[in-house]
Amino acid sequence: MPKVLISDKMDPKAAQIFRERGVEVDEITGKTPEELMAMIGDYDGLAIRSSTKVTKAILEHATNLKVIGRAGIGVDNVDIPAASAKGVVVMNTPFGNSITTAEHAIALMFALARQLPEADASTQAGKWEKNRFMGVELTSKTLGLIGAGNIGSIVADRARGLKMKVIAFDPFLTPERAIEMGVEKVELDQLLARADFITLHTPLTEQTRNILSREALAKTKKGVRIINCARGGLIDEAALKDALDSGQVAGAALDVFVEEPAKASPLFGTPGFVSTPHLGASTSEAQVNVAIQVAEQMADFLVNGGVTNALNMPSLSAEEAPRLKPYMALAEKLGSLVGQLAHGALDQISIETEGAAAELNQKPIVGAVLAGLMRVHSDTVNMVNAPFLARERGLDIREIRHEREGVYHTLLRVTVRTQAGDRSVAGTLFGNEAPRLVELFGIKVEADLDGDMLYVVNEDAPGFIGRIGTTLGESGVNIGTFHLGRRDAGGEAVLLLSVDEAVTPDLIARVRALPGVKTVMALKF
Ligand SMILES: NC(=O)c1ccc[n+]([C@@H]2O[C@H](COP(=O)([O-])OP(=O)(O)OC[C@H]3O[C@@H](n4cnc5c(N)ncnc54)[C@H](O)[C@@H]3O)[C@@H](O)[C@H]2O)c1
Ligand SMILES: O=C(O)CC[C@@H](O)C(=O)O
Repeated sequence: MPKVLISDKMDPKAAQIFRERGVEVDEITGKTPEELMAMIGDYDGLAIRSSTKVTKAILEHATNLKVIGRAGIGVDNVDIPAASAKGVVVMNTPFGNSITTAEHAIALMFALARQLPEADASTQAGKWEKNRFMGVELTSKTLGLIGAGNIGSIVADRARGLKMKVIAFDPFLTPERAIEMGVEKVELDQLLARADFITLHTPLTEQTRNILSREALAKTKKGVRIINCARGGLIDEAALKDALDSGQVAGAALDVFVEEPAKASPLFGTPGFVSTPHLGASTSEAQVNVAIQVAEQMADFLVNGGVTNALNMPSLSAEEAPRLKPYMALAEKLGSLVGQLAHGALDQISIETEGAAAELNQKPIVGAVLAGLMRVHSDTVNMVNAPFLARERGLDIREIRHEREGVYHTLLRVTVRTQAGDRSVAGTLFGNEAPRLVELFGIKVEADLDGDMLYVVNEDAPGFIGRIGTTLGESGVNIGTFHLGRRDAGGEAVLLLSVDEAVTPDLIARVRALPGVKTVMALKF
């Protein structure tokens, strides 16, 4: 039974779903990195929110880990390249807390417009400072969105309901989508110059880090109010402090900080500054949503192999998974066969689908071929790290679809380019589910690729089959299946035998000694 560790505080629904789906679960929160390193080796899955930092060092101890599930959106607390290199799938729940976070941004916008936190503190201190707290209306003001994805678009919708004019800077926002959202797409400098309120909704990337830098803040409309419910690091905090002090920025509300937990910040106590401790996603509705979603996704992956919302491998929907499953088995076998048979460095691999196979999602098929191919050299390879490792080794990966049917109603062909030339193998599915090799290096040969096999290339001559049968019999090796193919009568023939035990070097030597044998190899599937 797969085992999952929930290492951050999560709604109890997550544990309940894991158990209902046949996954053992431990909830152990608040551990130090060293404690996590000591225990992570026991788990197949790790479910987190934002507190657990999944570093390369932790992943090095995660000897059984297959999946990390983030109950939330941002995955900047996970070292995704290190997880990918280790073959660990990283999933998030991209929509479960979007409404809640958008509402928090709107709440902070109101808090700034009407100085609600200061007014509350003053009133509760018995001061009744009615004249001190003069606010501004939101109606007719311009809201500048930096980032117009899931959360940004919900904020835009709510702001339009408040009769605000919404402008957006997002390099990936299409003009059509901007029209659909009812926002005006602008460049960053235009946004800075025009916005009365600015709200940030991008991930933290090398492009967005300090997007509100000292220079950018200097370009804002005087008296602008700024909200950040996305990620710490999008705003230069020292420059923001100076801009608040000078009055260039009339108010700033941060839910997220460069350093979290933010227990001390030069911004604290600055007039016009409002803060919350990363509460954007903290509503009971959002936490139930993300807990359910992360547990369902992780359990589906650990129990059925379904992949949803993975950041480092192609998704496989519940509908696609059963159709793709036999193709992925075929793809892995063909990748493995070509990897075992092709000698020397490979610099290119072509994965061709024909007929029914061409209509499917190609990414999982490609991932499975690469996993089969790369696993020949390392048993820690899987569909997650195979494409990564293949690219790291400079393999040029090509995908080709032929929608017309050929001789077979569905066909998958894998061709690798080696120094000795191209080597190609092809397979189909019998009865739409049984993977079957149909072509090997240009020779038609039908075979199931299963267990231990012996591959022999020999001169096609009478008596050879009898001799090899005798040799195996004398070695006490039982033949399971026997598949034969040849290029031309009397030319080169190929023999694929499945045998009941692992092929020994001694058996290989005996077969190699038979007259007419050109090549003999042990294969394993
Ligand atoms: N405070 C919280 O508790 C909380 C909760 C949920 C999400 N978040 C954070 O909110 C952010 C947005 O989440 P989302 O679900 O809307 O993500 P999303 O991926 O749907 O949207 C992000 C948008 O940013 C845009 N973008 C990327 N690079 C950009 C750039 N250089 N300049 C301008 N725009 C750029 C993208 O095109 C995209 O439209 C994420 O960082 C997420 O981690 C925070
Ligand atoms: O889990 C949380 O409380 C924060 C989540 C938020 O930062 C996210 O990116 O989804």
